[in-house]
Amino acid sequence: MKLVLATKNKHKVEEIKQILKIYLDDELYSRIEILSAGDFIGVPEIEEDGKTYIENALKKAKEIHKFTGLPSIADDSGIEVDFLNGEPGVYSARYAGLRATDEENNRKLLKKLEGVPLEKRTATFKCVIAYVNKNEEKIFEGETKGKVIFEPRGMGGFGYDPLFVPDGYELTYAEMPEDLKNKISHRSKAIQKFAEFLTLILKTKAGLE
Ligand SMILES: O=c1nc[nH]c2c1ncn2[C@H]1C[C@H](O)[C@@H](COP(=O)(O)OP(=O)(O)OP(=O)(O)O)O1
Ligand SMILES: [Mg+2]
Repeated sequence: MKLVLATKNKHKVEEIKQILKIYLDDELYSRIEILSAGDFIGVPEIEEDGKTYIENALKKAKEIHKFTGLPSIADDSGIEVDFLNGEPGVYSARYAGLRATDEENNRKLLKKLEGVPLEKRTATFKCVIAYVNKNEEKIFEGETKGKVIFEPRGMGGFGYDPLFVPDGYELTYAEMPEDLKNKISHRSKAIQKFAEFLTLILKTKAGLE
């Protein structure tokens, strides 16, 4: 079975592959060929104009499924900061502007939280995975709670990783070994549910064409 990851984000591609390896048994994992949108020439630009992660994830998965004809999954995710009433949320990728870098987004978030003490810096990372194949559409969700610290720490990961310390840990997502982030992250929880669904499909049908 081929599966296309409908994302332009190479970090997500790596994480999703690693996480699928955790939750699928070896035999099933070896039966799927994981492709990403970047493996295809002429993939359409997709405007993420939805108001929710679900709308955006479904839009990305549907367009890539339409383009490739293959079962596709998309990830739409973001960080919601309680003190900022859920900002940046679905707008996380373009918080500091349409083509903002991770550093610019992190700087803007820190600025908005200037002077706010640690106990009020609670936040939730959310991830929605949408699966689309033919007439089938499925949504899987995951979230991880934690806090936004005062200065970036760590070199790993991407996005807001250097600012986020998940509850129960001292390290930021960016300081953790990859396999630890991939066990506890919002993305891990959503992909775990997708992996359970995929296991069912792969066990009931011999595979998807
Ligand atoms: O584990 C994570 N660690 C750190 N930051 C993260 C994470 N997960 C999502 N984020 C942030 C990055 C970006 O600011 C936004 C996702 O935006 P989102 O549109 O879903 O992804 P994207 O534009 O990078 O790639 P694409 O839309 O092609 O899948 O949330
Ligand atoms: Mg995006």
